[in-house]
Amino acid sequence: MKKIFKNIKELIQIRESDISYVSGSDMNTLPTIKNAFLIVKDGLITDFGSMDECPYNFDGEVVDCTGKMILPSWCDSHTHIVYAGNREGEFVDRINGLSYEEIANKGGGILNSADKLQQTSEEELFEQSKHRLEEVIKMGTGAVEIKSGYGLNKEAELKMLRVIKKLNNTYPIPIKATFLGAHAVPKTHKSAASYIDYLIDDVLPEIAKEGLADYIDIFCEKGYFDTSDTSKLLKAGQQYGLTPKIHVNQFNAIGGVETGVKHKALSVDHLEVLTNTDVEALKGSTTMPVALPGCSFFLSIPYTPARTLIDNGLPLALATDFNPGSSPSGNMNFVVATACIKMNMTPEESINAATINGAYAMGLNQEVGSISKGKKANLIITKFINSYGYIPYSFGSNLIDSVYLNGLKQ
Ligand SMILES: N=CN[C@@H](CCC(=O)O)C(=O)O
Ligand SMILES: [Zn+2]
Repeated sequence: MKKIFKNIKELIQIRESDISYVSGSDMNTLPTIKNAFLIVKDGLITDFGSMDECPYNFDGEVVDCTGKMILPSWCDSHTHIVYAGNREGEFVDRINGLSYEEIANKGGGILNSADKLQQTSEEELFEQSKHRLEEVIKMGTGAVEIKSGYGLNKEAELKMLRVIKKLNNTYPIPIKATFLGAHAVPKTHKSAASYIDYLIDDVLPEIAKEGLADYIDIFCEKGYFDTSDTSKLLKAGQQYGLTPKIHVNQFNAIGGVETGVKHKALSVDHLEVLTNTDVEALKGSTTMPVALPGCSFFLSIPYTPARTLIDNGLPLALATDFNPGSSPSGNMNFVVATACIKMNMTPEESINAATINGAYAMGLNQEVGSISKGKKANLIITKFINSYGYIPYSFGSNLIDSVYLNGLKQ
């Protein structure tokens, strides 16, 4: 399969293939070529450049992009797309004044989703989840991480991870799987410590045997798991080859960022609350901070202080956190816009955070996240727009003309 995209108004996020992520002031640069061409062969980007250098005789399909821009698909490095049912009831409880914490304390929240998921068959869970995956692909997501964590027992956690594996085998989008058994302490266990032991002794070995996960996650937060639970679980996961990617600092800073960095976490996610110690711990590390503005928007909690992170020379990735409780949306376009509107990120910073840095945060930076030779042709073609800044500016509008995965129109 050979294809050429011609007369591209602006080809956005062109990079050398070996750039893993961008940080600090470099995040404010978004390399582009105006009036460009792009060649795809067998699903991969093989060449691109200015129309002045466009091959005259091309033996393959020609896609005319006059007036339209092309950028790499969004890389959503933090989702919980596999879940059963919904939590609109709790949404109304919050409208009526209850907080996320109060709802969780009265048996709602993650435990509510776990009850529903335990009663749902693997086939039904796949059916419900695939519609969400299809929806986010249409909205321009071209690589995604999906977590377990609504099972909270061996059988149900394995069910979730098998559904993630089946989605990966069924759809042309790269999917990374994360084991988040330590999402909350289920009613079946008296303490966080005993549940962590159960996960390590009974669940992890089975996940490793079936090769169901790439990453290990934990909700390191007051009322959920502390830093010693976190250290113990991450260490055990690493022995099975699972790299940590963890939930930290959503409501309280309890030392989870330092713990994550100590265990060489690929990413630390949420960070709505951030201390100087956290910022210092991240400096010089290989850990990507990840902000989830959809969650801040939906729960009316603070936004991750992006300026503090970036102005301290750190990188930042953006993800949706698509889940039934704190962010029931997988729309990366909204995330990119909200990062600009509420977190004072520039369009360049926001697009870098949602593409190349998101790819790094799920270990896919060699495959996706930029327009680079040898990477997958996972692309967004925009409608007619004047500038890429129009994407976050025009929040809520659908500016996507078409999406391509592996060079094929979806
Ligand atoms: N904070 C922990 N986990 C999810 C929310 C889970 C839920 O409420 O169902 C999150 O990332 O926001
Ligand atoms: Zn999450």
